Amino acid sequence: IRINNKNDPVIFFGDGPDSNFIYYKECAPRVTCKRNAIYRTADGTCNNLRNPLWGSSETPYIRLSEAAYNDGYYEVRKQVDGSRLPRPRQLQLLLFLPKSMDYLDSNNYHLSQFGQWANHDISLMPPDTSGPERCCSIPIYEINRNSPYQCQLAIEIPTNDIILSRFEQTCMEFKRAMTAANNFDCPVIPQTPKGGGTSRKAFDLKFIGVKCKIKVFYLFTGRSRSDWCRRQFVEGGKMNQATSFFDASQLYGHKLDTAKSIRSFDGGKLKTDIINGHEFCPQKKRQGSLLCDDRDNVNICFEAGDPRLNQHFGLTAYTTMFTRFHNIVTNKLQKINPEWSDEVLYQEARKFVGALNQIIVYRDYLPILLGKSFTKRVGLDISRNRRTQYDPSIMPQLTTEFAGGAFRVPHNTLPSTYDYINKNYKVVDSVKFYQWMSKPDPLVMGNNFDQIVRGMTTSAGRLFTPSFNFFISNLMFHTHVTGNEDLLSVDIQRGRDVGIPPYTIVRKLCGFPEVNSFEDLLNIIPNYDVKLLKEQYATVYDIDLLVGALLEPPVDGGTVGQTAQCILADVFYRIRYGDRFFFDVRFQPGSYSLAQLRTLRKIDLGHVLCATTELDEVPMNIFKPSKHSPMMKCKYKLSKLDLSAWRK
Ligand code: HEM
Ligand SMILES: [Ca+2]
Repeated sequence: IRINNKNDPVIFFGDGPDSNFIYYKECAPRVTCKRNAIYRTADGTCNNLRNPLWGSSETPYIRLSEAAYNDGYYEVRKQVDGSRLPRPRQLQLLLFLPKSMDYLDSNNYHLSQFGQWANHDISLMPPDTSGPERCCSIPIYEINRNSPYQCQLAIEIPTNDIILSRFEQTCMEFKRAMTAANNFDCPVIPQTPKGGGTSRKAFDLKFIGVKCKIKVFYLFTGRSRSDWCRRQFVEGGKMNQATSFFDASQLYGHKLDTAKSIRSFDGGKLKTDIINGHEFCPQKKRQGSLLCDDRDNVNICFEAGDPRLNQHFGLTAYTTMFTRFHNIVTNKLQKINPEWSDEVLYQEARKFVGALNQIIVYRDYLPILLGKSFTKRVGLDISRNRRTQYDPSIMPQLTTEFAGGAFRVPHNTLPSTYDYINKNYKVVDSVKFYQWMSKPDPLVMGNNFDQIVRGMTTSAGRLFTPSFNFFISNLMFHTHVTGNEDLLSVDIQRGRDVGIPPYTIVRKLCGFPEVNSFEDLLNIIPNYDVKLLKEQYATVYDIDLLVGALLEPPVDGGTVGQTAQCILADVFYRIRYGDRFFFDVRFQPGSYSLAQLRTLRKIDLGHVLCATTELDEVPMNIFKPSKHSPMMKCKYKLSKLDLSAWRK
């Protein structure tokens, strides 16, 4: 793997992008493209005209480095000395939970909420639900290699767990991630007969064996046959169900059938339900929804492009606001161009909302996440003078290191409580958000919606620390039948599930000085944490990526450490420069005019809040709480939302 830039690793060229070769060659659906289409397809196909599936939904995450598995392709890795890795919950209890105090950040709640919103646009790594409904119905000490494979990584809770032992909980739900083999009938990686068992190896050997006899495969890749064949074992990807472009597919759907199911087919609008006089996403039927139907007392459950929208009300509020915003844009466009059909209005508004999301990500969000000067240096900023140059050779897919590891670092900024703040800026109520997970009921009552959004806007968020908040660390999904979960334990376990290489390997890949002993870590991570790491891991080479990345101090002007910065920058680069429809790319069918770009660049998240809620002012710098930014009147902001540049 070659790194593009001497000091700032940004994009990795080399082996990573052509992994999953078999998937694209053998298993992926065939698509034909309209070369001069002016709008994106719903599922992201045909963005790259040479490789129409690149970046589309239901294609595998790529890897920057070989997967780290004990058997090379599936079993969780062991430590260098052959022992089991430390239990995720134990790492949480010893290294992170003692630091789970909340400190006030100089950013507001929108920084983290927009982060999750943006993540849901590009990444959906679903669990494999084809096995038992609840893995913890099997006693944790009886789970072994013969148990259903989906459940083999259920998380053990130590009996001396100071929090969860109070609930007499010894097991935390965890299902292995969906794979191409098991869920998409593609033998890229081992296939298991339903119900588990150990025959996966035999199947895989047969498949790979046949392929490896065909000369053209290894000649084509330019590697030695044995090397190529070995890599095919380990690189079978986990499926990304989202389109990896920033195209607002969390709002519109990652596939055409979802997209159609939430359109009203009238004036380009998305379907909505009016509840208590306000416009919300359409209500979903209870049965079959991803998150709402596991409890009894849920009255409200919405539907939108991405199935996770009901996870907690901050996210539901975002989906609601962008749905309302889409419909506002269609209204404006219809006034300007009364002759436009439903289809044109829908597509133009969708394109507009997608472009706006890209602008918010690259202009406003990334500088805070990765540091302002860094984003500029590596070409991730938005500049009036320099348009994005599309490069069809860049693979616009997320990496496993990103989705299974580095982009989970911002989970450390999730707030514990939400304030309801009224028009007079009085806190009228405050709730712990875990109490309302998968239950967006409070959003629709009285003035709650506006009060919650006002609270997210004016209050300070949670400061970056090497810990997740107490509630998400112990009581996530508290009210669900599945029992309490700990997001950090799940995240650490997920890294192992998807075969993320250890922290030291990823650091090396990023071009940082090699770490070969715990002493070498002392330059990077505080002494007391290094001491704890040494007590938990057999060698320095065993540390999980997320554990190391969380313990690193934030980079200059950013809110993640340097290893996360490196992995994140690579992906944000890929899905921008590898996106033919990126909003400011020139000379493509449907590229925006200069006047349209000028309008778009005047808009930020604040306009969306102003247009879709009853807030009458928002911070000038939308990611800052009112204490750190002057406020600006919505009346003024909305006057800038003038779409006359769209007049045909
Ligand atoms: C209150 C807010 C949030 C909650 C409750 C939450 C919860 C979760 C949960 C339960 C998962 C699935 C874990 C697994 O089974 O592997 C997940 C995945 C993930 N989260 Fe969050 N999260 C939140 C905010 C964020 C934010 C702010 C970011 C990043 C800026 C983020 C990034 C991710 C990523 C990258 C994944 C994995 C890949 C995927 O499926 O997209 N999340 N989160
Ligand atoms: Ca997308």
